Amino acid sequence: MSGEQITIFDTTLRDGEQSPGCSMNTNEKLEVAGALVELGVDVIEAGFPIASPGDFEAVQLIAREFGSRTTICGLARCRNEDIDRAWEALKDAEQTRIHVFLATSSIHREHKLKMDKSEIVQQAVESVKRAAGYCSDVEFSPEDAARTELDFLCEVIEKTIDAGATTVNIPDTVGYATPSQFYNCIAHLKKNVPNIHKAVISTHCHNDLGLAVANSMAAVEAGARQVECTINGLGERAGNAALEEIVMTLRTRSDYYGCDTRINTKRLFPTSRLVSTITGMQVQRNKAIVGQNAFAHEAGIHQHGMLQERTTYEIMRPQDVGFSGTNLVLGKHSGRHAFRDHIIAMGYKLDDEYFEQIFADFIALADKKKDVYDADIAALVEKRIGDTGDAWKMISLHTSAGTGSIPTATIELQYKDQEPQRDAATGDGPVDAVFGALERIIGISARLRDYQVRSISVGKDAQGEVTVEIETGGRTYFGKGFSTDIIEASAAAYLKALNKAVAGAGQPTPARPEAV
Ligand SMILES: CC(=O)SCCNC(=O)CCNC(=O)[C@H](O)C(C)(C)COP(=O)(O)OP(=O)(O)OC[C@H]1O[C@@H](n2cnc3c(N)ncnc32)[C@H](O)[C@@H]1OP(=O)(O)O
Ligand SMILES: CC(C)C(=O)C(=O)O
Ligand SMILES: [Mg+2]
Repeated sequence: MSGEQITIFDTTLRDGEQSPGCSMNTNEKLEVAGALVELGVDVIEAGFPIASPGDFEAVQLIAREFGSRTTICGLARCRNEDIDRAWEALKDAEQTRIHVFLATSSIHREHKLKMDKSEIVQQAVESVKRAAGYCSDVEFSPEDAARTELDFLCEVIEKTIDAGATTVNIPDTVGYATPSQFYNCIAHLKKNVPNIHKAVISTHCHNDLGLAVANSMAAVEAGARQVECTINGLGERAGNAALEEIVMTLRTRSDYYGCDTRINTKRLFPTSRLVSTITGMQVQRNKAIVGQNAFAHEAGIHQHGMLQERTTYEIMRPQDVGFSGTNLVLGKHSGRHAFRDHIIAMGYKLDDEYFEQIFADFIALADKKKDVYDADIAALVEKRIGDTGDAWKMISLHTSAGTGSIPTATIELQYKDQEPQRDAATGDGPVDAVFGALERIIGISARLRDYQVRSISVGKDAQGEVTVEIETGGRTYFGKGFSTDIIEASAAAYLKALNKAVAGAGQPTPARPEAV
């Protein structure tokens, strides 16, 4: 770790749980608390004990189980019963913090609390004193601080520090602040609150304008030494500052901030997954640090750069946040460098001519299909390699089928370098019609002994693999075809088998009991 230590105060179990649809039961909270301890957070805000018996129980169990390894905190309004209840839940832990809060902005004073400034100061001071009577670690938050008059904020902070607050948390409760404004607010407190050195300055930023992390980082620059945050940025409305983003910004840019945290960053991704699974809140694919695309590269120019030197397009090592590695995604934006690298890793050695053909097949497939899997690439390679020496090549295929119409297939094939030949056939269905048309052009009549279709990867757009077994002239021939279109795959498989028949490369047909 380099530079000054920033305290990471995790409020996933309190503010995060306030997020609509994210309630957790006691067992789930214990599981998340265990993951947060492994992650190395300094303070876990485990809940708001007065809120419900379930909240009380969860804070108590977390305090008992994890209170010797990290500080467990409980939230309380500036009311005696809240503070007493918070302490009751926390008291079995070795490391405890009571977090009391009271709104200070004029909007909240006038409309919500209906209290004047002096009443706010008096209630805040009395509550901090009561909490300090229980434990030495007391945090005070002037709720909606970012919209509070700076002079009044200074007064409240000074008096609550005198009353025993050891951390003063400056919440941007409604995500209204901007980074430079928030920087100035923290800098103003540092300069104008005479006893500010007796407490740690903290931030608690909400993300209503998407600025929670930026505002938190501006506060750190101005001197804040605790950041309140949540896994995946969960929290009221648009959420809180995302823990993983704060931690990795401090780690990656320690050159700039001169600070770091105690977080075991390799636990970030697993913890994010756990919280997402438990709460049911999906992490968006392009979410910084823990999103599925955070270390994925598809563009050919980027992949080429990455293959030369990872740092061309990555500022963090994926392994450092718990991913297994960089993901060079093969898709329609990929270039030859990445594709060649990938097929070599899959164990294929191709000469330049094959490579160019298979790369063209790959781009055509990627245009049709969202995700291209290794099984798809293997199918492309095998198809091209298997196609060499085939006398008959498919030029075009058209089918029509449906209720109330006769299934018809029109096919154009080319034999070696000769003029393409076209013919059509009808059948019981489009596949049967295709097989009939192929036989008419090639001039071979065969019996279909087996026909199988399977999907070679996942998703509705997966490629299908068709395998056929045909018999002609007392010999058996196999053919395989691949395509996102089952009719095309069937045509390719049947053509492959007929080509083998043309070349006489079959096996004697084994005896097989026929259906009666
Ligand atoms: C910015 C934040 O995240 S604050 C934390 C928000 N979290 C929650 O609200 C947790 C879930 N809340 C609850 O379970 C309930 O709201 C409770 C148990 C806390 C309170 O429930 P109720 O007693 O029914 O009150 P209700 O929620 O309707 O109203 C809040 C009351 O607290 C008062 N209040 C609000 N904040 C504070 C405060 N910091 N200190 C003292 N009183 C406060 C309000 O003025 C109001 O008082 P009133 O009942 O005398 O009018
Ligand atoms: C309780 C306080 C810190 C809070 O959650 C907020 O102001 O957003
Ligand atoms: Mg909050």
